[in-house]
Amino acid sequence: MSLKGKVALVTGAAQGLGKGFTRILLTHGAKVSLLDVNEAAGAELKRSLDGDFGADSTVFLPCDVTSDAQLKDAFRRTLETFGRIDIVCNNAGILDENAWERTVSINLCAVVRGTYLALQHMKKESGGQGGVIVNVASVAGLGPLLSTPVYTATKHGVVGFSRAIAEVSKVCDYGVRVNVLCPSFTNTAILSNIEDDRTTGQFARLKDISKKMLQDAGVLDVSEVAEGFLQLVTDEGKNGSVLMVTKAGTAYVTFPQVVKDLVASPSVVL
Ligand SMILES: NC(=O)C1=CN([C@@H]2O[C@H](COP(=O)(O)OP(=O)(O)OC[C@H]3O[C@@H](n4cnc5c(N)ncnc54)[C@H](O)[C@@H]3O)[C@@H](O)[C@H]2O)C=CC1
Ligand SMILES: CC/C=C\C[C@H](O)[C@H](O)/C=C/C=C/C=C\C=C\C(=O)C/C=C\CCC(=O)O
Repeated sequence: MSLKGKVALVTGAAQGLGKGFTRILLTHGAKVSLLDVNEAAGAELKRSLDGDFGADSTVFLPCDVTSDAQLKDAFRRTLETFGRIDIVCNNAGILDENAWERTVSINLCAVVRGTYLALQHMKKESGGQGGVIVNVASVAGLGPLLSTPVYTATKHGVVGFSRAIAEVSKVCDYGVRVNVLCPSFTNTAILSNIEDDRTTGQFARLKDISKKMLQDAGVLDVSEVAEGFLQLVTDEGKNGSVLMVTKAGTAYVTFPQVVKDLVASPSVVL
């Protein structure tokens, strides 16, 4: 799929991985709606991107993804600005085992909210033109990260939810692909949480184990993860795919088939 003329909406776009996803989308000709709760960082990125790609290529929309009203308004303003939405990346996320309810609200509930809003605007049965959704989980969505059990739960939830919605989209012929990106440790601000007792809370005593895991796994550059993101966006054969990005490279994750493929069953009448 060519990105020229396509419009993307990226949450948590102001820094880190969201900034990397934004830049690779712009480099390949897309326009991007940047959503972030950090207004200062978002405005600064917008100024920088204006210089590199022109002011018409992006719009920055201050948005807290935990607010249904703010996220709905951001989708509306994206459509007002660019006239369409083809790509949605639900990327915003935090790691905070103390404020664990907020972690669930941002990392999982807001991904569900963003996915449903994306489908509302993109699915063919409601007059949309189809598209692709990339939800950002983590390697912690594939296996337990003992120092961050709630973060782990949210990322497992993103994987499970996204794979199920991808099946819904296939069966209901929405014309929307839904995929999951599972990066390993990547050089962004969130990594500093490993050392921070304020965010690791009752699990701070396990930080040395996390640090050992990080040393063993290595640390990715944002650009390495952004390439995996681009793969999920542009490969039109990928729906329900889970791409893991580690220092060893990228690999699509295979899962045990615990639920019979009902779609193939003639008894399923839609
Ligand atoms: N850096 C890493 O090692 C990995 C990160 N991830 C995931 O990648 C995603 C991006 O994280 P990073 O770029 O690493 O972290 P980051 O902390 O650098 O960036 C996160 C961005 O999300 C924004 N954000 C936070 N809460 C928000 C809210 N309520 N509404 C709107 N925006 C909000 C922040 O302002 C920030 O710009 C997260 O979902 C994270 O869990 C996954 C695997 C590895
Ligand atoms: C303490 C957590 C701090 C930050 C969390 C990060 O944001 C991120 O979400 C968590 C990443 C967790 C990674 C855990 C293990 C990673 C292992 C590897 O990358 C490499 C080893 C095996 C991968 C499988 C394979 O390549 O065969």
